[in-house]
Amino acid sequence: MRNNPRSIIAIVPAAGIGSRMGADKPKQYLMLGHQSILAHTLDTLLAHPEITLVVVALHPQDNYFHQLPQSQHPRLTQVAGGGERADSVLAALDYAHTLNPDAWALVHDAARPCVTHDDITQLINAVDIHPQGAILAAPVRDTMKRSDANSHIVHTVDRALLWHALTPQFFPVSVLRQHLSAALAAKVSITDEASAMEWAGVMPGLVCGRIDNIKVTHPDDLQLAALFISQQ
Ligand SMILES: Nc1ccn([C@@H]2O[C@H](COP(=O)(O)OP(=O)(O)OP(=O)(O)O)[C@@H](O)[C@H]2O)c(=O)n1
Ligand SMILES: C[C@](O)(CO)[C@H](O)COP(=O)(O)O
Repeated sequence: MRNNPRSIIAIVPAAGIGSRMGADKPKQYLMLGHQSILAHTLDTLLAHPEITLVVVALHPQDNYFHQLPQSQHPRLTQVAGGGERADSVLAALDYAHTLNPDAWALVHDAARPCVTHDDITQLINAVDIHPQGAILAAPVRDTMKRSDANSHIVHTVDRALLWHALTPQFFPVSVLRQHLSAALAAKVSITDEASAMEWAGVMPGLVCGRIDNIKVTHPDDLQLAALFISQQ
């Protein structure tokens, strides 16, 4: 039987500055075809039938978001993000918790505009077999090497059990909020939501997602993301 979450709140960390992109504005506001990266991401989440609300975490000095048509959407709320991605996610979780502590959080990077509804649905449905939560991920395809500090190969790592962590990542709001805030208080490095759950002893599920759900990180990624979006 489907363990159907009562309410699903999408949380979108969008408070980064895009230092690796090196553009004249934060990368989430760069154009991909007719609209910005963030606008694509928000449209996909807002149009998903199981997502009730989208909470977007913005840089406190953000001067771009109010220009997006999506900023006026009745099912979208903004909160101030923090210094690291995890701080931004926690700020949005705090807000979501005041609305509905029993909701589930679907945390998705603003910078992954190519995510599809099929992948989101697949992740939500995975709660049936992963009741503590799960993430989209992609199995490593290439031969993997471990190096020393001088870029010499030390050995070949078995790729069979290695995955790339993607987003969305799907967890109960109250549990994720508790583990994320405890991990941050303990000064643990948290690069995704699953890291906080793992730190607390939970073993989240891995759901095989599409490899075109890329994170736009470097300038080259823009063309690739534009191509993927044009093909969807
Ligand atoms: N303090 C931060 C840092 C990042 N993010 C968001 O987290 C996602 C993934 O982060 P990343 O790709 O690293 O984005 P940036 O931090 O903007 O990029 P860079 O690390 O190159 O500066 C992005 O949607 C970004 O906006 C955030 O909400 N708050
Ligand atoms: C959450 C994440 O997108 C998973 O791949 C990623 O960890 C966040 O960004 P970063 O490039 O690792 O800083």
